[in-house]
Parts: sequence; structure tokens; C-alpha cells
Amino acid sequence: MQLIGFIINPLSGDGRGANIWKEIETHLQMNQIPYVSKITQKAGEAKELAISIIQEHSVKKLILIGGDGTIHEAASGLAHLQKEGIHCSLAVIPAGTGNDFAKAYSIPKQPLQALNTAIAEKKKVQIDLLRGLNELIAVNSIGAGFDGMVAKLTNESSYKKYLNRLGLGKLSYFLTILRVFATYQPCTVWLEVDGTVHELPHTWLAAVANIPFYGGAIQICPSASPHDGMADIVIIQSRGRFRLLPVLFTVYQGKHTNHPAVSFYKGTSISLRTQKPLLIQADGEYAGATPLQITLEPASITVIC
Ligand SMILES: Nc1ncnc2c1ncn2[C@@H]1O[C@H](COP(=O)(O)OP(=O)(O)OP(=O)(O)O)[C@@H](O)[C@H]1O
Repeated sequence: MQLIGFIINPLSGDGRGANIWKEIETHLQMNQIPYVSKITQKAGEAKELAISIIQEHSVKKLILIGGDGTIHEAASGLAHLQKEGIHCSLAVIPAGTGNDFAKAYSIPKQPLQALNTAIAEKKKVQIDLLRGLNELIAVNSIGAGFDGMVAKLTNESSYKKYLNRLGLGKLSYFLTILRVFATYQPCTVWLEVDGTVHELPHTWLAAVANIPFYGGAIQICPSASPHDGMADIVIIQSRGRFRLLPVLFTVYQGKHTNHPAVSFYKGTSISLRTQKPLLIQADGEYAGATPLQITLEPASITVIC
């Protein structure tokens, strides 16, 4: 059997990552499955660990134990190597709070089932990537405005840790959405999609999606597909706060799409200028502030699902 590389974020899901790794490592040893592993020691490390584990051990399959933040970082490492002609498939054992990536690729929630899926390699897909400036890569989505603020405040909140311990991690995103909803001030954004500029006043949210979900299975962009060579863009505009309440309560099921405040675009080259700097999230991680420029890179990494 080929050597498998593992990267583990022990703190993902407030410690679930460490517990899952114990279970997985025992299983690997009992079944004499050859592996090498690296455990993240600090935030932002998974990219370098992915690069080093693949280069040092020539692994062709990398399994991540973590949440969307860990996948975000490691995918950036894979994309970097891909450009140098080094290919490695990516698999995931979900251990995070939101696990949107795992949901998008129907990866089992149960750790040993997810491991067996990764080992069996019955289905592999080439997925598109969203590439921003300064080596910013996203596999799920990049968003500015309301969702940038939600991602930052959720990751900084004490209730995320607490709710994770109760197995209610996804609720932490919803609580932050309510917090931000009460105070958010929309502004004008200029969205350019493949050369056409759209002036969009009173914009609350501008998100570029590669998969339908974010923020713990919110179906922000139900039509987004990581295999179509196109990025889907969702814009939410509203002069009044309370006009958006129906969107807030239907977006989890993806039933907000016909609401007049919501519009969609598709393209491969996207830029966003904003009346004031807006916070950016990339795969749920804080990624600076606008302006923003994104290019879709088709079929860039291989995911086992
Ligand atoms: N050893 C570590 N110490 C501190 N932070 C870490 C460590 N390892 C990884 N991180 C950081 O933890 C953050 C969250 O990781 P991850 O997204 O995997 O878990 P999560 O937040 O529980 O899940 P989700 O993104 O699905 O909500 C990432 O920004 C990552 O850089």
C-alpha cells in the first residue's frame, strides 16, 4: 500500500482533531497502513507542512484532519506544488466546526468511514480554485462585507469553543450572524465580472463561491459547482435591515434565491472595489480587507470524495 501523509490540526473543532487522530492512528497501526504525519503547532502552518510532507516523503495522497481553515491552508500548499508539476490528491477527515468542504464532497462525518473513503479512492474529482492576490487561495469561497465580519467574529468568539464542546459548533455562526445583522452598515460596491462593471449600492454581502455552502452549511449559492470552470458570485443588497429578515431565515435551505435583494453572477475574473474597506473571509478565515481580485483556476487540485 502507498504511503499516506496526514496533517492534523489538533485544535480543530475545539480538540476534536486531536481525539480523531488518536482513533485514526490506532487504526493505521493495527492495520499496518504506512503513514507519515505532521501535527500543526500554530495557526497558519498547514500550508508549509503540506509542502514539506509531500516533498520529503513523495506522498501521493494527503489526508487532512481538521476543519475548513486547515483545508484552506493545505490546499494552498497543494496548489503551489501543482504549479511545479508535483501532484498529490487531497482527502479529508472532518474535524472542524463548519465542515463545509466535507459536505460539498459528501465525505463521511464518521472518522473511520472518512478514512476508508480516502484509502479506497473510489471517486476522485478535479476541483476549481479561487485565486486572489498575494498567494491567497480558496477552495470553498471568498466573501467581503457581512460574511467577512461574521467569519472574523465567529473565529474570535468564546461561544464557538463552548458550542463546539456541546457538539453545536454550527450554531456559533448563526449567533454571530444575528450579532452582525443588528449593526452592519451596507455600502456601494463595484463588482467587475469578466470585464463588465456593476455598480451595486447598499451591498451587505459580496461572495464568490466555488461550492454551495459556507459558514456551517448555509446554502449561500446553491448553483455553485467546483467542477464547472466558473465562479458563482452572490450579492445581497438592501436599503433596510428588516427587509433582509426573510433572506436570513431561508438561506440555510438555499431558498433565498428569488428574493429581490439577492442577485447572482458567474465568471472567471472578478474584482471588487468598495466605498469603504470591507473585511474579507476566505474559506471562513479572515483574509484582510477589500479591494479584492479573484481569478478562477479550473480543475486545479484532485479531491478524493
Ligand atoms: N496548533 C495550532 N494552534 C493554534 N491555531 C491553530 C493550530 N493549528 C491550526 N490552527 C488554526 O486553527 C484555525 C481553525 O482551524 P480549522 O478551520 O481547521 O478548525 P475549526 O475552526 O474548528 O473548523 P471550521 O473552519 O470548519 O469552522 C486555522 O486558522 C488554523 O490556522
